[in-house]
Amino acid sequence: MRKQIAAANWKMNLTIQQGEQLLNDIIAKPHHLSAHQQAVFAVPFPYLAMAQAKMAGKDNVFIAAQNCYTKKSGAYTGETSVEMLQSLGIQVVVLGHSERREYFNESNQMLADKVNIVLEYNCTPIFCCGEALAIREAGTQNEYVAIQLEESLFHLSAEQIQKVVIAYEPIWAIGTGKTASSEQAQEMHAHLRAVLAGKYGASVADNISILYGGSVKASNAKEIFSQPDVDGGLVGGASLIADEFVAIINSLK
Ligand SMILES: O=C[C@H](O)COP(=O)(O)O
Repeated sequence: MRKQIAAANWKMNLTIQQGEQLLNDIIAKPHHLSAHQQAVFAVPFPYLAMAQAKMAGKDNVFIAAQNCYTKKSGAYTGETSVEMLQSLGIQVVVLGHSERREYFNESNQMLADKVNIVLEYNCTPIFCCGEALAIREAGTQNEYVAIQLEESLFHLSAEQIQKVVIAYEPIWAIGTGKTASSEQAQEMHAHLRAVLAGKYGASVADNISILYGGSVKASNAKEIFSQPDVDGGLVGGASLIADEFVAIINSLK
């Protein structure tokens, strides 16, 4: 079975004290992760060591970075390399979130480089894709998202692509309270899997986890995650509330 993943994206929220308290609260609440399920916490860079230490030894729990740079090391003030992340024990990196694409001009080509370096260090990229409202209204979302995959991922081998987790996040549903319906999510996830199958074959595409992101919360997670091509979620706002995120973890199939 494909990995089913509940991934928290704290974005630029919380102090380290609040973040530590949130992790303590989540640990204290009953939740269960089977062998095919994972909980991931993408926390701000300054909190990675704290979060990594807090979750050390917990099965199927991973701390993730929200970004990394394309280069191995050098004179790139303010940037963070995958080697630095790895030296903290971090094995997962979120790449190409729509906020990074919009506010920091991350292009599909730059993301191809970031995917490459994350894989080079045997870490897992959670590669985000998704369309803006205008694209959805024009009805061209399928083509748009397929191009994001093609330009950032399709240079990978079949072996490499199976190490990538994809997160589909329609931008119009992020932080807006406007969730894609479970049918809309399933439709796009099935499309993404078909695009992957077209390039790599169905058995490879079947192995790739595709997460949904955009106003996932405790009250809608189970229905969204129950869709056959939805393998969990990348969660923003609701991941900052212990009860909400624990319920989301417990909604994984
Ligand atoms: O990375 C998470 C997504 O941007 C979703 O954020 P949200 O759950 O606040 O809508």
